[in-house]
Amino acid sequence: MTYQPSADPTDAITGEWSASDGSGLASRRLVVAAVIVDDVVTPTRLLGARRVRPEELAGRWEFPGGKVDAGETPVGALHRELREELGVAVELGAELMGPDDGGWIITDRHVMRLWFARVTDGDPEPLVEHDELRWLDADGLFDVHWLDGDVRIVEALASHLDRDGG
Ligand SMILES: Nc1nc2c([nH]c(=O)n2[C@H]2C[C@H](O)[C@@H](COP(=O)(O)OP(=O)(O)OP(=O)(O)O)O2)c(=O)[nH]1
Repeated sequence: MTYQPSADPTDAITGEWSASDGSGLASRRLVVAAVIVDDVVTPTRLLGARRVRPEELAGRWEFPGGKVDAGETPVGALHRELREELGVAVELGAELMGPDDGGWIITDRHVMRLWFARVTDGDPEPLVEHDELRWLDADGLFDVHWLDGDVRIVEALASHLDRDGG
């Protein structure tokens, strides 16, 4: 199994998993998402988003983002999704590396890559795909009902949020 996570969020690596070793990564669609935080270096809170569709996922909380389209880089797709979904421009920080060859398996059909991000233009609004956004601090991370595949990601993020930071 070969996976090439991008150290440089601006580069052109497509982030596709190649070959199959039975892990199922190669057959999964790549989803990219942002952990939008108040400060990418010392974050104290992150932005959760409540889905409106499909019906079986409506009301559950996630990281804003979506599928990488053909011909897009993961980072390019992420900027597009954030502009479409929240109406914001962001600067990206580090990627939150996951246990599945650098990514995070979130469903039987999707694997996700996430980057920390800070809003540089616009106020996040639930324009499409979501009907509510909420800033969550370390103690409130599980005040919302995350999508099943996101729970272990949120658990991992708990240690990244600074409780003393404000
Ligand atoms: N965006 C996002 N999708 C997630 C997360 N966790 C999780 O299990 N998923 C799932 C839900 C969906 O089955 C899939 C992503 O699909 P999506 O509906 O967000 O993708 P998209 O915006 O490109 O939508 P579409 O154009 O295909 O309708 O990954 C998450 O934190 N963020």
